[in-house]
Order: sequence, then C-alpha cells, then structure tokens
Amino acid sequence: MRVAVCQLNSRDDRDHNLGVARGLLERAAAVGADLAVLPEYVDYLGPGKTAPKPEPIDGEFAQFFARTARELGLWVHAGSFHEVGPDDEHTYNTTLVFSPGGELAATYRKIHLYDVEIAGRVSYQESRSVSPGERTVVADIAGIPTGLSICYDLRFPELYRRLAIDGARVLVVPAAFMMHTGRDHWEVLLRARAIENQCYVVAAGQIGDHEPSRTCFGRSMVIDPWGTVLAQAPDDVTIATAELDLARLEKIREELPSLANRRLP
Ligand SMILES: NC(=O)CC(=O)C(=O)O
Repeated sequence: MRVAVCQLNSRDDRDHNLGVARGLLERAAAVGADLAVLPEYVDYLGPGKTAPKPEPIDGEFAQFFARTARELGLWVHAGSFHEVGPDDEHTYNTTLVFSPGGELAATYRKIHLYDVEIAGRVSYQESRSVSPGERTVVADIAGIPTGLSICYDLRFPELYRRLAIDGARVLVVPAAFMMHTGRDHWEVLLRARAIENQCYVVAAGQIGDHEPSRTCFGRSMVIDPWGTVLAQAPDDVTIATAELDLARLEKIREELPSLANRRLP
C-alpha cells in the first residue's frame, strides 16, 4: 500500500483549509497513493479556543471528504475536526476515515487532551474546550488493521500497545505538534512507537505559524516497523509518500518477536 502524509498550515478559514487539503489529496492520488492522511484540525486553527462552527459527524466537513474520497478513488483519513461536543462549552477532536467509495469507514475521538504549561513557551488547556474520547479504534483501511490516534496521544505508549494487541499493523498520528516540543520529541516518539509495537507509523502534521501565537513543527513522516524513517516532508505545505510492505512487517515480527515475548498483559 502506498501512503501519503499531507502537511497543512490550517488557518481560521475553513473553506480555504478544505481547498488546500483537496489540492494535496489530488497530488496524493496523482502519485498513486492508496491512502492519504491529513493532520489534526484540518478545519480550523485560529484565534479562539474552538472553531466558530463545530459540526456533527455527518456535517459539511464529512460530506466534503466523502465526496473527495469518491472522486479521487482514495482512502482519505481526514485528520481531525471540531465535532459538536456534549455541551456548549466543549467539542470533540474527531477523526473521520473514508473509503474510496466515499463511505465513512471509521471515527475516533482524541483521548488524551493537551493540558500543558511550560513557562514562557507553551500554555495550552485543551480540556477547557474539548471533551476526551473514551474508545480505542482499530479500523480496517484497505484490508489493513490500522490504529487511530491524535497528536498528544503519541505520548501515551499504553494506547499504542493496546492498538497493537488489538491487531494494528499501521498506527496513524494526525498532529499539530508544537514547535517547542516537536523539535526534541516528535521523531523520537514516533520511532519509539513504531519499534516497540512493530508497526508502520504514518504521521501527518500541521506546519508553521497559526494565529494568534501557535507554531507547529511539521516534519510529517512515515516510519517502518524497524524504526527507519521512510519519508519526511520538508518544511512546507506539501506531501510525502512511502510504500508500506506488510510482508516486511511480518518478517520483522518473526525474527525479533518482542511483541510475542511480552510477559505483562
Ligand atoms: N499539540 C498537541 O496536542 C501535542 C504536543 O504538541 C505535544 O505533545 O508536545
């Protein structure tokens, strides 16, 4: 399977963001990708705690990507968007995955919320405006069991171990990782999740400045189950592609059976 990671710089203009995302998905389809992955918060990254208009699962955001998947004949992992939440104060941070037929194949709500205060660097309290998801998800994407996660989830290895135990061969991480933490942690964490779970990791990030004061790290990448970086996007709004070889994954698991050798549940 050929995958494309799509790197965006989403702003406070949903229609603009969707237009840029569509252009990258067209590029992914043109180079033969079977699956294209967008980053966290494709719909909106701007001033204010949340998008001006959160949407239901079957709203315009979903319809746009269902149509795009169908028109391009592509599996589309639509990163994440602001889904209408349980009350007026909170949304969900939600992933939607569409099949090449345009059917909604999977949904996932971000479980771990980014509540972090690093003096002078990062001040973010995601739980003030977002409610956490409760459910882990291994989706069937083109016949491959694929574990879903979003951004800050990456720091919680027990989530990915659960996904691996539940059969995942690919782990997808749409993100808007901060520049301050990303430059030291992003690649290390992604490669660790790939090696320890013997899975492909497909990670699509937001890149650059977002109003009013957030800078995202980018460096979208695809990593193999040995921990090797197969593809990495440059610091731009663009795509990077790589081939996933499931036979190679099974060979790695056979030769170095660390997943099978686990002693703790
Ligand atoms: N933005 C996030 O959700 C996570 C992040 O930037 C980090 O973990 O660092």
